[in-house]
Amino acid sequence: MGKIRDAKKTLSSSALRPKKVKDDDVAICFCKYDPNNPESACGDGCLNVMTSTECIRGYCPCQDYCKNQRFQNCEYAKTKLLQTEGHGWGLLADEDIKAGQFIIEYCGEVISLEEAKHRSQSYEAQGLKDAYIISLNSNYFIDATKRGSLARFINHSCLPNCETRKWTVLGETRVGIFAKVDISSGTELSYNYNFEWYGGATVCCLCRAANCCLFLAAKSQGFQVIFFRQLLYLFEKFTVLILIRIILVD
Ligand SMILES: C[S@@+](CC[C@H](N)C(=O)[O-])C[C@H]1O[C@@H](n2cnc3c(N)ncnc32)[C@H](O)[C@@H]1O
Repeated sequence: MGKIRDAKKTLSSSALRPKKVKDDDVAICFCKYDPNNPESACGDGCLNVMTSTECIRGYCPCQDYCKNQRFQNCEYAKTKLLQTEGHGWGLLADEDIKAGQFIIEYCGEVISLEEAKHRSQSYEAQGLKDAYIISLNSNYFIDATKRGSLARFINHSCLPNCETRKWTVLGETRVGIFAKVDISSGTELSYNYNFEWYGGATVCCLCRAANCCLFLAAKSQGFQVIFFRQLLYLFEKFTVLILIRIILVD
C-alpha cells in the first residue's frame, strides 16, 4: 500500500482548478438562525441543502451557525483502514454513522476524459491491480491513485451501505461518500461502483451480496462489453477446469 496522507491535507477535487465564485453567482439561502431551534440553521429545509449546494462563509445569513459547509470544513465521520479477505484494503466506520450523514470526500487529481483513458491503460500496463478513477461529470474524472483521501479505500458492494453524491462547493462539483443507511461502528463501508468507476481490467466481485452482479461496475462498462467479457471469463475458467480434469484423470 502506498503512503497514506492525512485526508485533511490531501488535495480536494477542486484544488487543482481553483475558481473564485463571483458575487452574483453565490447562492444565498433564506434560513434564519433561531437560538431556540438549532435545526433552523441550514438544515434539511435550507434552499442550498435542497439543491446540494454548500453555503459560503461570509454570505450565509446563519453565519457561524451554518451547518451546510461540510465539505469546506472537512466534517468527516471517524473511519479506519482494514485489511479485507481477498480485495486489499477497505475502510471501516469507526463510530456509529446515521443514514444520510456525510462520511468523507472522494479527493484526488481532477483529470479530463482523455487523461483518464490514458492513465487507466497505463496503470493496467504497469500491473496496478486496484483502480481509483471515478467520474466527476461527463468531462472530468477524479484520480486517487497517487494522491487522495481515505475514500479511495472504500470497496464496491452490490448491496452497499453508502453512496456517492455530487455537491456544488464554492462553484465546483465535488464528490462525497454519504451513508445510505444507519451504519454501526466496525462495519465496512461500501458503495456501488456502477456508473462512477473508471476501471481497467475486469474484476470479479467478492462482495458476497445475494444480488451480486459478479463483476465490478458491470453496468457502467456497457452491457455488450461486459457480456462478452463475462463469456470470455467463463470460457477461460471452463478451459482451465477441463485441462485440470484431463491432467488428473489421465
Ligand atoms: C478504489 S479501490 C478500493 C481499495 C482497494 N481495496 C485497495 O486495497 O486499495 C478499487 C479496487 O479494489 C478492489 N475491489 C473493490 N471492491 C471489490 C469487490 N467487491 N470485489 C473485488 N475487488 C474489489 C478492486 O481491485 C478495485 O480495482
